[in-house]
This record gives sequence, C-alpha cells and structure tokens, in this order.
Amino acid sequence: MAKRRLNKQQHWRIQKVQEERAKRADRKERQIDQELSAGTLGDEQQGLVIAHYGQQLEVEALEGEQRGQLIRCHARANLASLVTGDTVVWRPGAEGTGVIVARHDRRTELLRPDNYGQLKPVAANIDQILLVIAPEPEPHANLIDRYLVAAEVTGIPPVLLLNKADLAEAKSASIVGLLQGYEQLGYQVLRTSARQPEELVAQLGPWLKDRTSVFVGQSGVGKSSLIQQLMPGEDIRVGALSEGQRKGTHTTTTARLFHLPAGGRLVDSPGIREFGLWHITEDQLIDGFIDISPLVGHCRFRNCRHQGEPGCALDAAVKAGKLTSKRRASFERILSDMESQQSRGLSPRTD
Ligand SMILES: Nc1nc2c(ncn2[C@@H]2O[C@H](COP(=O)(O)OP(=O)(O)OP(=O)(O)O)[C@@H](O)[C@H]2O)c(=O)[nH]1
Ligand SMILES: [Zn+2]
Repeated sequence: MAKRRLNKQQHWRIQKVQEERAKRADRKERQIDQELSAGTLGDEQQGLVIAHYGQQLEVEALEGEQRGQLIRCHARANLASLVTGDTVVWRPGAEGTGVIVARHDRRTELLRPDNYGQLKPVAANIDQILLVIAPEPEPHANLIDRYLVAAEVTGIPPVLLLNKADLAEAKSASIVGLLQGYEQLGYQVLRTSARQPEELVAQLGPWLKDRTSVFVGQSGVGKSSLIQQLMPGEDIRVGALSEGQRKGTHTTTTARLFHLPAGGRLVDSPGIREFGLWHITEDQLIDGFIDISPLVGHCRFRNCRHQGEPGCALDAAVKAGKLTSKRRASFERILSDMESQQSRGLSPRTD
C-alpha cells in the first residue's frame, strides 16, 4: 500500500511540475501576446543570438539605438529552437528586454546528440572549423580524418591548425609529412604557437576576420591557450550573465559567441570543442573523404565494400599513387568501426 501511495505521490509531483512549467510558458506567451496587441513593443530589428540560457536568450542588437548592446529576450513559442549564432528579428519590450519574433534561415548548423541521442543544432552560421592539432599530444591515428569527415558532413570548411609550432617536434619528419599530405589534398594548413601571441594574431588574423569560427580538437592541443591569446581579458569559461541568473542552467554546455578584438567572431563551448562524427551514414563517410568520393563510382561492383573486392577503384588509386595507403586505411578503419558499432547499436566514436 505504502509503495503505491508513494508512486501516486511521485506521479502527482511530476504532473505538478509539468503543469507549472506549462503555466509559466503560457503566461509568458500571453504576456507577449498582450504586448504585441497593445502595441507596447518597439519596431522589428535585426539581432544575433549570443547565447541561450534555459528560457532566455541573449541577443545582440545589430541596428538602431541599441546597436551592440545585449538584450535579454524571450522567443515566441511558435519559433523552432534557437541557438548561438542564429540571426533573428526581435522587438524591444519593457525594461530593456525583447521578444524574438522570427529567425532567419541558417547558412550552416553544428549538430550534437542530446541526452536522448537525438541530433540537435548547437550553433548556427559557423563559417569555418579550425581543427587544432599539435606535435604533443601526438595526433591519434586517423583522428584528423575523423574531424575532417565531420566537418565535410556539416558543409563547413575546415582549416588545419598546427599549434605548438615553437616545439622542436613540430619540425619532425612525421609531423611535416603528415601536414604535407593534407596540403596536397587541398586543405589549408596553418602553423601557430600560443606561446608567441604577437605572431599568432598576425597569422590567424586574416583567417578569423569577417567570419565566424570554432576551434575543435583533441584535449591538450592548446585550444584554450589559443582562445585566451585571441581574447585577452575575456573569461572564456563563463559568459556575461551573473551567477544568480545562471543558476540552474547548464553553463558548461552553453555555446557563446565572442567578438574578437582583431575582428571576426568565435563560438565556443566545451560541447563544440568535442565536435565529432555523430550518426553519420556510409555515404556521408565517403563524401567526407574528398580523395575517395570521386573514386567509388568506378569500382567493378556497384555494391563494392572497398575492402579488398576485385576491381575496387580504391586499390587501383593506391597503386597509381592517387590515394595514400594511410588515408585508405583510415577510411577502412572508420568504416569498420561504424559497422561494428551499428551492429551493437552504439554511436560512432568521436575521438
Ligand atoms: N609549447 C607550447 N605549449 C602550449 C602551446 N599552446 C598550449 N600549450 C600548452 O599545452 C597544454 C594544454 O593547453 P590547453 O590550452 O589547455 O589545451 P586544450 O586544447 O584547451 O585542452 P582541453 O581544455 O583539455 O581541451 C598547456 O600546458 C599549455 O600551456 C604552444 O603553442 N606551445
Ligand atoms: Zn571499391
């Protein structure tokens, strides 16, 4: 009996919480409706979503008197989810707040699985992915390829950034050879050192200017160090909201957009830095290998698995020196990982 009562009580409590939440959302929506019909809201303006905290969004005014200011906004309930980097239309409301009434189409989306394994956008309108590697920690086997495939899948151009170029190991034959291989594929490779801030800004400046970038890469390669050098004085771990306002929200996963003093925008969050291969299909994997995708149509068998079948165009390309055996092996490794994980119902690795 006692157990049943407890269950009922639990059930009641959950229902209560849900009702409260719905009521609050309703109230907010009614308030917005009232403001809209009473004509107390200001004119429509363009804005940029800087961060999304629970029900509230921080929006930078892109025009008018408030241009450059951060406005705390609510979004109309009929708007699909908004993320950092979204450009929106908003209307000024009471006490320096605002209401988002529309969202512009996204040029690009960075996706990530949520707690239920569902892919969700975490940032919008990113123009380039800066894939940071370093001589130390040495890049895991095929890690770079995994990141490149993930970038190709999003359609956001990746740039390879060798950090810690000040270390002697940066000039080792293996690192030089590795990077040459990617340059030959057509990827841009930059060499930087977070220990040499002046050169860093001069080197990266032209790449960051007029664009929105994200830094991704394995732990320890120097992403935080680079970002800190690019934004001196900015606390990159926490946003502009005060402790009290942030209470109860997942700050560690909240992406935030920063304006770089030397020009350009940067979106950063721990979740974005871990960007990886989420739920990609075999076709996407092939598309993501820009040296392999033009080949696959030339295999003898239409359903070639590219795993040693006779007449496989990948083998022919390796023999002809058009595809490196390293990239080929990397492709096979990712493919077989995907197959074994899919057969066990797991998601692909991200490191
Ligand atoms: N020599 C040298 N060391 C660097 C450079 N950049 C970063 N480091 C060092 O490398 C270590 C890791 O740097 P972080 O900036 O924390 O690396 P991260 O990629 O942000 O790592 P996570 O936060 O784990 O993702 C630190 O000890 C840095 O001081 C560099 O350009 N040269
Ligand atoms: Zn084949």
